[in-house]
Order: sequence, then C-alpha cells, then structure tokens
Amino acid sequence: MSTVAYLSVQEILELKLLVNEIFLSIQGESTFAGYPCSFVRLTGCNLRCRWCDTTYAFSGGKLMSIATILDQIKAYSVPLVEITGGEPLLQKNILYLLSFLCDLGYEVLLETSGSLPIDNVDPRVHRIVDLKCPSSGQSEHNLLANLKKLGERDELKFVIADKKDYEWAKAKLVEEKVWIEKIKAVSFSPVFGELEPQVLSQWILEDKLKVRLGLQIHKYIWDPSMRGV
Ligand SMILES: C[S@@+](CC[C@H](N)C(=O)[O-])C[C@H]1O[C@@H](n2cnc3c(N)ncnc32)[C@H](O)[C@@H]1O
Ligand SMILES: Nc1nc2[nH]cc(C(=O)O)c2c(=O)[nH]1
Ligand code: SF4
Ligand SMILES: [Mg+2]
Repeated sequence: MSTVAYLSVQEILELKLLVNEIFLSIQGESTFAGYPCSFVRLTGCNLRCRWCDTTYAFSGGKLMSIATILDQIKAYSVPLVEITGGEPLLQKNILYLLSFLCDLGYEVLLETSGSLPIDNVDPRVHRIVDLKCPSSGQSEHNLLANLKKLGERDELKFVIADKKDYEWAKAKLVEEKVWIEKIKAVSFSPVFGELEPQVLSQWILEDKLKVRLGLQIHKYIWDPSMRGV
C-alpha cells in the first residue's frame, strides 16, 4: 500500500465503491484480449464520448464494500481482473481495491480515459489509457501529462471514428514518441459500427504503423448491445 494513505486491512475491506456491474467474461480489449477476466464496472463518468457504448454506467449502481466486491471476484476464480467504468478513477477508494487485488496475487487491469491523473495507481497495475480523438468530442480533456507516467506494463489506445481521428492519432505517436516508446503496446480501435475494421486495417498497413488493431471481441461473440459481457 505504498501509493495511498495507510489503512488497516479491516478498514480497507469496509471502504465502499459505487458499482454498476460485476461480471465474468472474455477480455475483449487490450493485449489481454481473449483471456477469461472478472470485470468490476464503476458508476459515473466525467466525460461524454459521442460514441460511448456504456452510457448506462453514467448513473445507478449499488454502493458495495471492497469486501463484497472481493467475494464476487474470488467466486469467479480467474486470475485476471479489470476495473473499468464509467471512469474508475473518479472514486478515490478504487486505489485501495487495486492494491488489494495486487496483494492477493491477481493480474489487475485498469481501463481509464486518461482525463484524471494516473500517478497514484499501484505500480503493479496494468494501466490502459485511452487518448480521446477529436470525433469523441472530448479531446480537450486528455491529460497529456499522464503519458510520461506510463511504463512498460501500460498500454495506450486510440478509438478511431474516421480518417481525421486516424491522422490525429498518428500525429500523437510522433509528438509523444519519447514516452510511447517505453510502453507495452499502442492500439488503434475502430468505433464499433461506425468505422469498418477493414478500412482502419488498410490505413495502418499503408502507413506501416507499429500499432495493434484492437477489436472489441466480446461484440463479435455476443450481441454488441448486451450488458455484462
Ligand atoms: C466504456 S470505457 C470505460 C473506461 C474509460 N471511461 C475509458 O473511456 O477508457 C472502456 C473502453 O471502451 C471504449 N469504447 C467505448 N465505446 C466504444 C465504441 N462505440 N467503439 C469502440 N470502443 C468504445 C472506450 O474508448 C474505452 O477504451
Ligand atoms: N468483454 C469485455 N471486455 C472489455 N474490455 C474492456 C471493457 C470495458 O468496457 O472497459 C470490456 C467490456 O465491456 N467487455
Ligand atoms: S470516458 Fe469512457 S465511459 Fe466515459 S463517456 Fe467516454 S468511453 Fe464512455
Ligand atoms: Mg465495454
């Protein structure tokens, strides 16, 4: 617990988070795509991406103690856990949950918009940081200072709706090269239902970019509008 104020185990277990859903699925995004993964989706987001597929997580949910959340994750019995949202970093108690999961030996992923500081996140966590492209309508919220905090276990992603977004993302790879070189992976993902994977693939191949094409594979396995997968 080096990154946050010291609390006893009992105090940590009693801390609460506003949780939208907890579920077991196949990890659909990032370099961990394909693995069984427990998901904890927290309620609330400070952004409003035009194409957000999880608007139901902007409100609602249930206040749950970290002890109860852990019980559910333990019941799923898989070694990979992702905390997502909404925007998970809006709730400060998330930092305790992340560290506690690492202490228990889980491989822990955090999916964040990158609009809030990522500094206090336990260094054992894999941080997956989205840089919001222009057509999301939220680019002005990108906290570019986060990029220099990224390390070798972290990933950067760009969700791309059109050629303008693509060119913007490509320019960022050059402008922020010095930080991006140090991280595990960069992915370019098409906005689902808006940009054909084949079109984005063609652009990446033409430019021979060293980025991974990211497809949300859960949307090919299950109905793309389904929750809890
Ligand atoms: C729902 S967000 C939650 C985490 C955080 N708020 C964020 O934006 O990174 C999880 C991921 O889904 C991506 N996403 C949301 N809607 C999408 C869509 N329509 N097509 C492709 N990716 C989408 C986001 O860009 C983000 O990388
Ligand atoms: N299966 C599955 N994988 C995911 N990876 C990141 C997700 C997210 O919403 O953050 C997500 C999700 O919603 N479902
Ligand atoms: S930051 Fe994430 S959860 Fe919030 S609106 Fe954008 S995609 Fe949706
Ligand atoms: Mg999702």
